[in-house]
Amino acid sequence: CLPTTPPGNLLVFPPQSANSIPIQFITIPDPSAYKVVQLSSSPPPLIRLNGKRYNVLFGNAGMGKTTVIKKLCLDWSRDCIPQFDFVFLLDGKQLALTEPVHSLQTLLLSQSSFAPHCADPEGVYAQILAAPKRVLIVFDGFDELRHYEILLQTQKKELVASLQKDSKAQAFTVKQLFSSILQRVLLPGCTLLLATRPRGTASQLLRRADSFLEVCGFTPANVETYVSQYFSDPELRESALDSLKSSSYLNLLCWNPGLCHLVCTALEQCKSEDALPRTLTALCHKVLCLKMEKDRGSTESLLEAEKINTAGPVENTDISNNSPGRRAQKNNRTRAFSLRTVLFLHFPHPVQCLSLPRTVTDHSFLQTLPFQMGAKGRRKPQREELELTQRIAAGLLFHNRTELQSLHSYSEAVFRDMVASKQALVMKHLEGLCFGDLNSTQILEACNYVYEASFTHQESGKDTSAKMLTRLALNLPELLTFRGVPLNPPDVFTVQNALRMGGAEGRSFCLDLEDTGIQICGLRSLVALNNINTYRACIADVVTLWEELEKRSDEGLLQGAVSKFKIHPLKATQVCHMEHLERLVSIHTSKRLSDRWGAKDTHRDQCTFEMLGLENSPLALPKLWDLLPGLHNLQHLDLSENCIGDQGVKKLALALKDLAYTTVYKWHLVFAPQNFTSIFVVSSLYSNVISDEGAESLAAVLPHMASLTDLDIKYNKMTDIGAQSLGASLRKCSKVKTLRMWNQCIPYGVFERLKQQDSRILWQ
Ligand SMILES: Nc1ncnc2c1ncn2[C@@H]1O[C@H](COP(=O)(O)OP(=O)(O)OP(=O)(O)O)[C@@H](O)[C@H]1O
Repeated sequence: CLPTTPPGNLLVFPPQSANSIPIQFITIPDPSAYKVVQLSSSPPPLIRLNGKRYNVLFGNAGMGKTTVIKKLCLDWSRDCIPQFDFVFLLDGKQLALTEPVHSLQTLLLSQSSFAPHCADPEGVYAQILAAPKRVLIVFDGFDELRHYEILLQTQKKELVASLQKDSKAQAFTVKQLFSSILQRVLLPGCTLLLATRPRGTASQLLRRADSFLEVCGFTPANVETYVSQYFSDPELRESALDSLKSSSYLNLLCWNPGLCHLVCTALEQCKSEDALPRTLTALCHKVLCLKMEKDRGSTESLLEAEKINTAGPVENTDISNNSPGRRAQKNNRTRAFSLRTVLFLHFPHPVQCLSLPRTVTDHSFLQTLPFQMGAKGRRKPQREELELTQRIAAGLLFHNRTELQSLHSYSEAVFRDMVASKQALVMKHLEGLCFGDLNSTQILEACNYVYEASFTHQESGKDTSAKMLTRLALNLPELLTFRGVPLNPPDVFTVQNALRMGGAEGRSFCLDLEDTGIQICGLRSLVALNNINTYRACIADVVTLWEELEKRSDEGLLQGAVSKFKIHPLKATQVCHMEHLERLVSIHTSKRLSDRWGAKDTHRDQCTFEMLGLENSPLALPKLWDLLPGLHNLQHLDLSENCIGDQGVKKLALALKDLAYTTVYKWHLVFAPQNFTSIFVVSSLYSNVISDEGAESLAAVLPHMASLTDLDIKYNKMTDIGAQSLGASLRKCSKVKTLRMWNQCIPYGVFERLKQQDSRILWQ
């Protein structure tokens, strides 16, 4: 039911190529954890759903989710995905059809996007019902994750019964049908692929999903290909590529394919390098003006839309005659215009900021400003459009006023005064901010907003934007953490901009870039700043960066990148972290790069390793036993809740024996109650013996661990035998200060006696 040619008019990559669109496969069900494994580069199909039944495809606006889906459909139509007989594409916008006149058959065969006329609907439908496992249903057009959540609410029993009884009855709403498919009431066993922007929360959906995919945007090479194909004229192509090279920020914006398209539109028209937009605001403004020029009739519509929006943006303004009916009418008119303007598709309200000054009080205006103060971390994530609107609002306030003339209907004097007063407010707001109270997302927002405002049209010698940047750079926290906040290439640029200014002001920083999904080139540019003292990042990326620098013989940068890297404390939360660690240990043990560890040598200082309650611990633990002897500077090892078991403890003891000559002096091993129960349940035939066996293995290795100071084996299942072995072994360990080993299976009297014999034995 889907087309055999790509519906988009410009698909950069040959559809046959397996790597045509970069996709990443997230290995854990947590979209906020961004460290990911690249999808294999094996032959098509592009997205290998690999028998997963509930797949979620993430990507911000314009990142190419729909394009990926089109590509998937194209692959399918070319028999590259033979596991499906049918692929149906359902669009979230169909939810606007609220009449109960649909059936599953009509939904799939008539409403599914691109569905051509089906000559034998009955026959096809019978085939679908007979083998739902061979059906792929793709949902697209859902702006936010949470919009799916509504569809996952429990349906009434009667509805479920009637849907199951006769799914051909044309008596259901699209919402009921969507819900039933998502809840597996209809077509149980079919494969689902749900595309969405990652905003909002949807815990139900995340719980159900068994695979997460993320469209990760264009690489620099992809951008070059796109731009080369966009400009068919060789001369224009060359000049466009040159222009991009000279304009770093514009080039980095192209990471988002949607923005890449806008950049090409702007490049097409820019006659000189000076005229190139240097911020997102300037890019959007440029494209908007080009659109307006092309479609002069729209100018009036724009002004009309702007006047409509003079009512505010609008939630926090109280405008009379703002009844729901009137508001709907306004919104429809605005949307009608917006839909004709590509810019508005991605950034729905940029022009509203021009209306802000007149109609909105200073207080309301300040509330629309980014990086609001509030309890740390408690601010809800904003909708992407709102965030972009705010960023562009900040940019427009500091934009060249003359250029903005075509976008507003105020007199020059009125407009100048309004802009000046709002600029002053923004400045005051920034000066009043307590940066220590901002969370990582807000700090990133601040960097982005200040950058947007940084090309101020200077008036009477005042350079407000330079002041803003200095103010930001002076107040950034010294330990700057972006952990868990996605850092895309343009973000990295604005952060770098602020850090560089910090350097000029004599400041230096420690960066935490873990779980940010930062690209290697971004990592390189931040690490290259000479006012970075230490940095943390995904170990695999760091090692890749080192290897890249080594290959390029970039000695200076390599030295810095190696010596500034900090791994302490080392936490493994996914199995892949063990693989990353393996790469690092191999560099370490083979003494590659050892001459670059440098004086600071932070990662050769003390190291804490934590692996707490890892779900796939049976996969990770064997790797850890192999790696432990290589962690020469290990000081604190916490392996709580990993179901190690007696066999695991034996291997651990062997690994520790190898480590014995190193400087390990604090070893913290905790088996939590859950572990305890599971070991007990699993080993009910030989229960205590297993745990005592493990304790014996530990007792045997303890005296070898000359620098061990603390051992914690609470909540284990050993009995008095295991406890006594450990107690006896403890006498040979002069350095050990505490041994915590209480658990229910050690008789109270035995434990008390052991405690009296050696005061280092503790209950808790
Ligand atoms: N791999 C690609 N090759 C060429 N163009 C692409 C590619 N990916 C995306 N684009 C272009 O980028 C623009 C945005 O892509 P698309 O509509 O697929 O994004 P999206 O993630 O679905 O956005 P939204 O969330 O706004 O619906 C389109 O013009 C599309 O043609």
